[in-house]
Amino acid sequence: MIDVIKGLYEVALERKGTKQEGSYTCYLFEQGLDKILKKCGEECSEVIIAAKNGKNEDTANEICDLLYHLIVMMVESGISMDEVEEILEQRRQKIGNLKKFHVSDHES
Ligand SMILES: N=c1c2ncn([C@@H]3O[C@H](COP(=O)(O)OP(=O)(O)OP(=O)(O)O)[C@@H](O)[C@H]3O)c2ncn1[C@@H]1O[C@H](COP(=O)(O)O)[C@@H](O)[C@H]1O
Repeated sequence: MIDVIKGLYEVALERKGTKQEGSYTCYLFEQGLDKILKKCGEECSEVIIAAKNGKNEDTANEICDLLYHLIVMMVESGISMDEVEEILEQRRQKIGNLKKFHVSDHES
C-alpha cells in the first residue's frame, strides 16, 4: 500500500509542477488550500458516514477519496512523504500509549 500512496504523491507533485488539461488534481491546486481543506473535510465526513452504514466496500472507496485529498493537501503544504513516514516510524517504536484518563473515560 505504501508504494501506491507514494506513487500517488509523485503524481500530485507532478501535477503541482505542470498544468495538465482535464486534471482534477491541477484543478484543486488552482483553487488553492482552502478548497483542498474543504474537500478533506467532506471526504472525512463521508468516511464516517460510510463506516457507520457498515458497507465496507463503500467505506474503502471513501477512504481512497480521503487519502487522495490528504496527499494533495500535503503537496500543497510542502509536507513530504518522508516527514510523515518518519513520525509513523517513531511511533511504531512506542507501545502502551493508552493514557490513564482514557481508561477512566471508558469506565465512566
Ligand atoms: N486518486 C484520485 C482521486 N480520487 C478521487 N478523485 C476525484 O475527486 C473528485 C471527488 O469527487 P466529488 O464528487 O467529491 O467532487 P466534485 O464534485 O467532482 O468536485 P468539487 O467541485 O467538489 O471539487 C472526483 O472528481 C474524483 O475523480 C481523484 N482524482 C485523481 N486521483 C489520482 O490522481 C491521478 C491524476 O488525476 P488527474 O489529476 O485528474 O489527472 C489519477 O490517476 C489518480 O491516481
